[in-house]
Amino acid sequence: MRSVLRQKILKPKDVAVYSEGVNEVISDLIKRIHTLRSQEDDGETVTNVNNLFFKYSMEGVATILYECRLGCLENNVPQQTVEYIEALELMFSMFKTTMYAGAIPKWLRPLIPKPWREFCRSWDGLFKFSQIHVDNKLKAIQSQLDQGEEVNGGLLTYLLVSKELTLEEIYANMTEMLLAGVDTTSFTLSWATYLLAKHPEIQQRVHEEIVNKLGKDQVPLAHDVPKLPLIRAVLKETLRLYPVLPGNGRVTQKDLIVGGYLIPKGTQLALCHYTTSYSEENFSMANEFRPERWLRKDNLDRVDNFGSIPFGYGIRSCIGKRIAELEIHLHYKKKNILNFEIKISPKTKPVHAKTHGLLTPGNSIDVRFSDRK
Ligand code: HEM
Repeated sequence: MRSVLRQKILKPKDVAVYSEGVNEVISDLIKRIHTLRSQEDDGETVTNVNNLFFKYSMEGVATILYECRLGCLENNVPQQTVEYIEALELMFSMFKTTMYAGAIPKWLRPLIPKPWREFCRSWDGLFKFSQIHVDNKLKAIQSQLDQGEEVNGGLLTYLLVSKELTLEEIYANMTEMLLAGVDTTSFTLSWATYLLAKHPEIQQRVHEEIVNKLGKDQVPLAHDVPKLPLIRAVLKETLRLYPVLPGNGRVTQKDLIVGGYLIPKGTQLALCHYTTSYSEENFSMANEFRPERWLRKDNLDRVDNFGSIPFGYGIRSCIGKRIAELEIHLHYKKKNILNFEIKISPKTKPVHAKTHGLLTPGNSIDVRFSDRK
């Protein structure tokens, strides 16, 4: 099932076709920043920037997955979308508290019914959300076909027309991708914003890279990304310091010998890439935010690529990696978020990471978006 999806979104060029849609969402993000900061006394601050990035990520991923806009970033969010966002936020928070319910043995469920009931309710809500959008697309395709029109579109259109997956499988995969694609991207954007605000000299260099490498007023597209190595390095370094999924796991499929130890087939292994990300063996000056280490200038900047694997590795690695990269890379381009000078608001206390499944900012990140001179 995964292979059908992978072949459509595995490589940067596969997702490049979504650049224009993502750029429209970025324009709305910028408008939203203008609106939010104008409501503050200093005319610059956006409080709890993660709320904003949550809506951006949700709108971005919906544009790609469902090929439609939800209106998350509008001043007056459509009522139906408000309900979706509330339902989704509730689902996400309930999912976090009930994610262990799956481990409750069947015989115990009638005795302690609440966790299992809420677990099912949260998933039902998520499925319903996806189902509405998949069904809408299906109806639109059907009406195009009825009128003898040619059907073109993105991922969902392809899945519905090609019939390589059943409708049930499409509902399930769209649900899972939406769940996996919103918080992960928004937390990463929040951390990256925090780090750039804390390191104005790096922010200035990223801005200069954009101004020097992209023509004036150019609308950035995915094929511009390779010209901007520092932006890619900022994302890698952000995910090294704050990997949204700080750990991962695998069950060995055969006997393995690692470092002289025998690990028998069927052993459950827990991998903590948060720890390897901070190991001096893998990264010199590991506690510091140094995006340039990924540009491989000299020995000091040597990196161990397996020391930081924020998207996982191998056959079950993150299927949405290229989508997340597109959403994050493009939002830094000229005429986008770095049209502002990003500064930490005095209201923001030092932000430490906390984990409840995902690695999240421990308190609100309030950011000042000043006009760049
Ligand atoms: C910065 C953003 C993101 C990060 C850091 C991230 C990280 C991860 C990680 C670590 C895994 C587990 C990989 C493994 O076990 O090897 C994963 C799986 C997954 N991710 Fe992401 N992810 C991000 C964004 C997204 C987006 C935008 C989507 C969808 C549009 C997505 C969809 C998925 C799915 C469906 C899986 C399960 C893959 C499978 O089991 O085959 N992710 N992600």
